[in-house]
Amino acid sequence: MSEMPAIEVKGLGKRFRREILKRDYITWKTLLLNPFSRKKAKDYITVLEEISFSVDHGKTLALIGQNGSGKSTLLKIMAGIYKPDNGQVNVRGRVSSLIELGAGFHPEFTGRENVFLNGTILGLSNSEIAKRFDHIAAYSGLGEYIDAPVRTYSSGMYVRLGFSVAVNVDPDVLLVDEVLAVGDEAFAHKCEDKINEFRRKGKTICLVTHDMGAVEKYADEVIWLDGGQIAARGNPRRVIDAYRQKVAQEEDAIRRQEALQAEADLTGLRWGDGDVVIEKIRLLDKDGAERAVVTSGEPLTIELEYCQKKPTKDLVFGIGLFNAQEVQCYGTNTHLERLDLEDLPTKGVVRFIMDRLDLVQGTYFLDVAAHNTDGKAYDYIRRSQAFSVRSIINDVGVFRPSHTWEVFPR
Ligand SMILES: Nc1ncnc2c1ncn2[C@@H]1O[C@H](COP(=O)(O)OP(=O)(O)OP(=O)(O)O)[C@@H](O)[C@H]1O
Repeated sequence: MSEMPAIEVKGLGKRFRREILKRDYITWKTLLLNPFSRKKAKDYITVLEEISFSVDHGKTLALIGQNGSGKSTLLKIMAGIYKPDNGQVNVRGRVSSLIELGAGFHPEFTGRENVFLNGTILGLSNSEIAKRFDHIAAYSGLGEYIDAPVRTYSSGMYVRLGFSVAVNVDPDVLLVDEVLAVGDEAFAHKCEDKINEFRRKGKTICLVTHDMGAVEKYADEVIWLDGGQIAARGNPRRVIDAYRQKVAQEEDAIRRQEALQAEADLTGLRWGDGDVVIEKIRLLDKDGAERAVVTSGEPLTIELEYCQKKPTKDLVFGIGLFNAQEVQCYGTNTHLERLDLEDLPTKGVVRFIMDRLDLVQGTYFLDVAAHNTDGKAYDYIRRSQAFSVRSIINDVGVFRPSHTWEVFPR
């Protein structure tokens, strides 16, 4: 194998016609008045800009980024499916791609015929394909369906055949787009095994995925694409952290906006005589920073700023947490917990401090209230805040008990 990198991308740019948007506005009249309107430069959207990087032989590169950031387009250019508008791409060796699996299949041909068609597209001679055919068919697990037209296949069968061809043609460079997320569990394991085998054999892999666990597991290097440009490149841990931070910030901003909207929408859901007013509600992380997206298992503080317009000795503060299905996950107040709040300052801060927020991933709403011990509301605010809980564990329910698992032989 040459000393040149397996993949070299220099100054790459790609733009697409903004087709759908434009068509919405085209009528016969506008077409007659301005027949060339569709060719204007503003009808194009730049999807990739000035992308340069290289991947050495035997290395695995992961491309990460939000939806529409250009990852798949970049992979398709590397695979030769799209042509770049600017720059150059060099991929050295036999390239096999797991992109839009089965997209190259002809629906009227049988699985067998499509294996030959696909193998030819991937650069194999007929005799080379014939030699590998039995292995490809067995690996696909399609059994006798290999001789049925692929239009009769389920989508899972399509994917299995496409995968089987792509990984059994002895590629030097494997380009993979989100296949780990497609298909059933057995198929996902097969994909993982194959990627591990390719890594062991020193193949070069470029992986597009939203699965950060897979990125950490496989990638030697990560490129984060943001709006068609390289936002960061390098060590997986560092780039993933920077990416997650940006996503969390954006989600935070959206949540805040939603909370403001919810506040405006729910003014009817605030009641009380106003003797005590809750003036500010904030969710604070372990560093005291305000958050609308919080991490499960980490500390969280709910902070209320109140003002006693009419000082009272009978004052209770309460909170309630609700999930998106309107199920109350938790509720308590200072009276239930026997706190004596008789001599409070006119203006003050109340904090409900959780050492660990053990909620499962999802969207939640916060109710807060100031009332007397008989329940008469001074200020009751329903759904005062919306916030998101993120978790690396996909457990479910409303209650996560503190726990560990143990497994041992009997
Ligand atoms: N054939 C096409 N014609 C027009 N626009 C396209 C075409 N393919 C992709 N785009 C646009 O290019 C942009 C980047 O798309 P791309 O599929 O590369 O993003 P991505 O990062 O892979 O997103 P995702 O994570 O959702 O798969 C998007 O705005 C998309 O709408």
